Order: sequence, then structure tokens, then C-alpha cells
Amino acid sequence: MSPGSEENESTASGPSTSTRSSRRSSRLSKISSGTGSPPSDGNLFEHDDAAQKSPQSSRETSPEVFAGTPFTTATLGGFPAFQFATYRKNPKSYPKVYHSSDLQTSLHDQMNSLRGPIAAHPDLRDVYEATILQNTADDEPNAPPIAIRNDIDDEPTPPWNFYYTNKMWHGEGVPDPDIKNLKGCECKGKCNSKSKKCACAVKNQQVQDGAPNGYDPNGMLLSAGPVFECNSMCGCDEDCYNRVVQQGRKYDIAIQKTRHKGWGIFNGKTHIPKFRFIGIYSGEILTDKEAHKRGLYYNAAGITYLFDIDFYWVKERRKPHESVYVVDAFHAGNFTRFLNHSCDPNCRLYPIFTNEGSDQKPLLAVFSIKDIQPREEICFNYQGNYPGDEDDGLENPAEEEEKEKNNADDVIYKKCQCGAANCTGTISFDLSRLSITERLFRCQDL
Ligand SMILES: C[S@@+](CC[C@H](N)C(=O)[O-])C[C@H]1O[C@@H](n2cnc3c(N)ncnc32)[C@H](O)[C@@H]1O
Repeated sequence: MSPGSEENESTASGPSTSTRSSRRSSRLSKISSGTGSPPSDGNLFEHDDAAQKSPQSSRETSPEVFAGTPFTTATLGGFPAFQFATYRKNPKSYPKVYHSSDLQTSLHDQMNSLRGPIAAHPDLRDVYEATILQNTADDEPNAPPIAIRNDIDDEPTPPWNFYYTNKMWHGEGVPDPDIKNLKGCECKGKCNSKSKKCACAVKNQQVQDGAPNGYDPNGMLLSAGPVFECNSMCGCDEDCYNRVVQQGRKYDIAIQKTRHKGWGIFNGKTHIPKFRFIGIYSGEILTDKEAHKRGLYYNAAGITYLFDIDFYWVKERRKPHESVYVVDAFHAGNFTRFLNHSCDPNCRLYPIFTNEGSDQKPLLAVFSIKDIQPREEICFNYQGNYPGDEDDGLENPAEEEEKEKNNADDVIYKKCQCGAANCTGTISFDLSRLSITERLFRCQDL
């Protein structure tokens, strides 16, 4: 089954489109010069907080970035004003870069030092939920809250062993997002995935050889990607149809204890249609070398949160000297780190680019691949086996046996508790990594 292969729903806000048969709105903005005192009539101005707070905002005025930019000399209340489109051709604010070395752990150390009845107090759940809200306030301000539930035992919350975040924290040796190679579109209003003029839509169509790619106006994913979302360099609106992952989570979910698989992720009260964005697999982005070192420890503990960025499309473009990047959600991550494995999964990870110009570092975005009922557990397949993939994940048994002998120390086997009718009985983590898929992974294969 392919993303977007169902009939489109009509939409109240956007034009109704049929994606199956087909291959696939000036405003003035102003910004303070960033120097001197804020204006006394500051509320007359739209200030870009992100740009002002960003440690890199000094770059906004650097000659390298703005060389030749036709800024207007018009002023509004003493501040320079310029055309929105011109402004957006130069990033309004460089995406802030987060480094693993800046991760905060003091709250976690404090919570882990609690002992006795206080450590098991049910009210700790409220602290956990509030921490999630606080840590995600800037990147998903309109998302429904995440609930913590446990009807199985007395553990009040999942362990306080990671920093809750939707961001990607760059480890040592991992380059910052490549902004120099980030290209935007010149569109105004909302971009249309079928457009032949929108540079982002055209790029998306090209990577799928002209087949539909990107999203429909309801946010439904149209292909297996990669999808290049509109970015800081684009002229379109913040709620453009080609900005789905960057707008954050829309569905309410619960982190809930399961009987045999530890904590898991459950849908909330609403039904999630297929191919809708659920969340990004956030955490630290590491070099392969660092991930390998950590993997040995995770093997010993029998649990892993390492996830290789090894999409077919990424691999094809990797230069010989380039490392595989790996996402590690052990020390930092969001609810997606609690997604359990199922042999009959209802979600899958897709490569989505938001503000990253490097081919090698898409976000790992979780989308539903089936309609997900209220309260249903949300799971993906840790081995990257999905019905309809080129070989359905079924390896050559002789090759597999040989691989197992060679890697005996690097593979963890666990009894699978997914309960699906087609359950294979075991889950294995090869080299302590969860895999997107080693196999060919193209839209037409799904
Ligand atoms: C990425 S974590 C998922 C969240 C985990 N349940 C927790 O409480 O932190 C992966 C671990 O969850 C457990 N798990 C996930 N899916 C499972 C399954 N189908 N059967 C048994 N254990 C599972 C295993 O212990 C596995 O190592």
C-alpha cells in the first residue's frame, strides 16, 4: 500500500485535489535592526523572537548572507522595513543548532535521587507530564498534551533517564545543519504538491520520478519520500501545505505501560487516518563510530534506542568518506522512543527534510500506515519489514545464518510480545540498531 493511494478527503480550507490520477496567496514584514533599545511602541512591530534569541542571529546582518540584498530603505517607526518575499529569500532566523553537550540533566538527577514512597508517589505523573509540556512549548505549542497512564503496576512514570525533547541534538563530529545548500521556493501563500512552478514541489516530484510526492491539503503523505518540506528560505506561508512535520504533533497520545513490553505509545481519543504525521524520532544525532561504541553498552543492557539513518535514498547519495548518521533516543528523545515493535505495524518512519540542506540528515518522521483506532497501540516494525516491500523483509536463510554466526555478539534476540496473528516470535536488533530498512524502499514498492 502506498502513502496517498486512498481517495483524498475533501477539505474545508483548501482546494479538493485528486492525487491518484495526477502525477502528481504580499505582505509587509518588519524587524528591528537588532541594536539599541526596543521601541516604546514595540507592540506595533512584529518581532521575530526566534531570530532575536538565536545565538546565530548576528549572521543575519553578515555581508556574506545579505550581500546584494535589495533591502528597501523605507522605515516604520524608525525601524527598517522590507518586502516579505525579499526577506524570506534570506533566512529569517537560522535554525538554532542544539548540541548533545548542552543537554540538561539536573531535573533527572534530582528525580532519580528520590527514595521510598516519594519515588512511587502517583503525583509524580503530573511532574512528568508538565516537564513534557515545558520542553515542547516552543515547537508544538498547539499540540494536545501527552498523558502518562499505568493500569498495570505502581510505577508512576516512565524512568527519568532521558531529556524530553522534539529537537535533534548534534553529537561530536556531526556537522551543523547545512544551511548554505538549503534552497527555497518563491511561492506566496500555500504551496501545492502538483505545482510545476514551486521549486520545493518540483524537487519532490523529481525524487519520485514525477509521481506524487509531498502532502495533500489534509497533511496526508503522498509517497515513501523523501519529502523536502518548505523551509526558512521559502516565500510561502507558515501554514503552507508543504510544512507538515515542522508544524508538530496534531494527535493526542498516551505513554502507557504495557503488560509485557514495558512502556508503549497509545492513540488517544481520536481516530488517526492513514499516512498522517505522528511525531519525529528525535534525540541525539551521532556518527556511526559513536553509535557503535554506545551500542555495545546497550547490547549489554538488552535495550536499544539507536536508529540508523539508512534510507535507500540517503545511501545512494553518500560519498565514500561520509559517515552513516544514527539517531540515539536513549539520553534525549520524545514519546516516539517508547514505540514498541509489532510484526503487524500501524506506523512507519519516513525521511523528511525541513531545514537541512545535507542529503544525509533527514528527520525520521513517524507516519501512520493504517487507520489507527482510538486507544490502539502505535507500533512500527524494528526490522524494517513491511508488507509490499521489495522482499517483504524475508532474507535468504543461509545468508542470515552466516551473518548470525559472524555477529553473534552484536545481535540481541528477544521474545516478541506483539500478539499479532503473523508474529514471527522474535525481535532481533542487529548491531544493537533499529533499522529503517536495508532493503529497497521506494514509493512503488509499498
Ligand atoms: C525502543 S524500546 C521501546 C520502549 C520500551 N518498551 C520502554 O519501556 O522503554 C525497545 C524495547 O522495548 C521492548 N519491546 C518493544 N517491542 C517489543 C515486543 N514486540 N516484544 C517484546 N518486547 C518489546 C524491548 O525490551 C525492546 O528492547
